[in-house]
Amino acid sequence: MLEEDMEVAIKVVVVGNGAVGKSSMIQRYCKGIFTKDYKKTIGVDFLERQIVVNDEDVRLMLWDTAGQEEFDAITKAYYRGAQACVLVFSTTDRESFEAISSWREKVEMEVGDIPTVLVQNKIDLLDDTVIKNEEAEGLAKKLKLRFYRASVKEDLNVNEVFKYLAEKYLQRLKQQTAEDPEVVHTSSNKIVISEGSSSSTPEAVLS
Ligand SMILES: Nc1nc2c(ncn2[C@@H]2O[C@H](COP(=O)(O)OP(=O)(O)OP(=O)(O)O)[C@@H](O)[C@H]2O)c(=O)[nH]1
Repeated sequence: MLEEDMEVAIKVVVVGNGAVGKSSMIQRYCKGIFTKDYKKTIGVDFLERQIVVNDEDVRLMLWDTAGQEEFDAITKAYYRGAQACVLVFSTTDRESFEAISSWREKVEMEVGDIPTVLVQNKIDLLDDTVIKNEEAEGLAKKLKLRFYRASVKEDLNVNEVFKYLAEKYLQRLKQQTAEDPEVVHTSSNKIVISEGSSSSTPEAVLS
């Protein structure tokens, strides 16, 4: 069991091609809003939300990375220390679907195997879909990932995505703690428990 006065902080990176809805997803989840405007993310951005999962306080720090290749060098540095990942593609953008495996590799290269989920966003636009259900499900199976269809616009399945990741992360953390109790204390940025810190700075993750 984790100590009662401790809070688990999880750094989550949200990745995928430009305009698939990464910023919108984070805004929806952390601020409860949706806007129609598209403002390209330059570099990275960061928001957080606190939730309770299995009676544990969990602070999710959501890192919004730019989907445009031109920012690759900057965004890669921000994958470091990530403890969970959301891979996003859009229902109306075939390229974003085809790019998923390479996004996963980019993240894996920096942080190895972390709890990851595959999300098909914009399912409110299903009439205009360019990806067959079987294809999306096939990809999830191939990559061995939990798959969610979501609409940030309609607020469908957004909470579920992050809840799943938090649960999965806690599960791994407990397993690792049981196997090696030292690991929590000697932790690098892979497993992090910060002691009730109210700091919202990114550095808190690396304490
Ligand atoms: N119809 C629909 N539109 C959405 C949905 N989610 C996001 N959008 C729209 O898609 C556009 C792009 O959304 P963003 O959140 O800016 O995309 P992004 O992935 O952060 O883009 P980059 O910053 O370039 O990487 C915006 O116009 C959003 O309003 C959704 O679920 N349904």
